[in-house]
Amino acid sequence: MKHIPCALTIAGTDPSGGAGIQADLKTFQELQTYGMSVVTSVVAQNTTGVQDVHHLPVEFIEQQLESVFSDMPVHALKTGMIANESMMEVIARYITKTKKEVAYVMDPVMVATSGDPLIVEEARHFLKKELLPMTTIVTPNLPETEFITGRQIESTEDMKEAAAYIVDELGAGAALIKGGHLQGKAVDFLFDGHRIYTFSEERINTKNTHGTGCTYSAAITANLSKGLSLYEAVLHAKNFVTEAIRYSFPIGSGNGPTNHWATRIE
Ligand SMILES: Nc1ncnc2c1ncn2[C@@H]1O[C@H](COP(=O)(O)OP(=O)(O)OP(=O)(O)O)[C@@H](O)[C@H]1O
Ligand SMILES: Cc1ncc(COP(=O)(O)O)c(N)n1
Repeated sequence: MKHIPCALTIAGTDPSGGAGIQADLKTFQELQTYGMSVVTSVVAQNTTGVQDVHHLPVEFIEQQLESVFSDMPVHALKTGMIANESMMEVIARYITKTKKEVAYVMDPVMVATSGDPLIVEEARHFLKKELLPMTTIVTPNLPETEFITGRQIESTEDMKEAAAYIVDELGAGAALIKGGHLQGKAVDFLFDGHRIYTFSEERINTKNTHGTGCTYSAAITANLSKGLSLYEAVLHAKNFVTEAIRYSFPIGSGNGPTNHWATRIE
């Protein structure tokens, strides 16, 4: 049988379809990857923000992980919103079992575009100490980079230094620092332990960026599940997310969602 790339997302949900598990599965499908999902929290949210959150019991998250890993091939996985430490502990156990043979992409989700917090304060430390060293690549935006490094990030030089620090000092496999929150070009820096790569695109003038971080990390995961190198996986994912922002939907009254080929009107 032909090799079918299989990708798993472990994250929270977005019933309005722009971020979280929903964005991840749409992205996996767009990139011809078989998508699977383990839900951590059910989030009542839309383009305007987060209205409510229901965290699933840790035992039930564990049961979902067991259902997937006991029966399905997983070629790459990503984590998004993991609200608390006990959820992180059980997820860490399953990732450890993969013995670094499965690419692990961490989107260190902390706060939604709307400003609503998505994980409890103490869990951020667990994420940094325990989960970060297990990653193939971590994809923080600027506020997340500031928390992870404890440094202020105000320039592209700061971003490059942060990427090196996250790999060399904190033990991540690679770090992709996203510059969506800077002014000027939309520039991201990847450090893979050897060298810095720059991914730069024109900034698109839109407020519809709900779910861009989720879409980007899901695209990297899909590309890694297909066996692409880290550099190629990020390069193609950057292109994918840029186009998804270019054709983003002006729907909802807040920050609208990104858009993909299947729903694009030229
Ligand atoms: N207006 C824009 N035009 C083009 N690219 C953008 C724009 N905004 C963000 N990007 C790019 O989108 C990707 C996501 O970056 P960003 O820093 O916004 O992540 P994030 O904050 O995790 O996303 P989110 O908005 O989902 O929270 C990066 O490649 C970034 O450079
Ligand atoms: C379940 C979930 N995960 C992640 C995000 C972050 O996405 P964004 O920052 O684009 O709102 C979100 N809003 N919801």
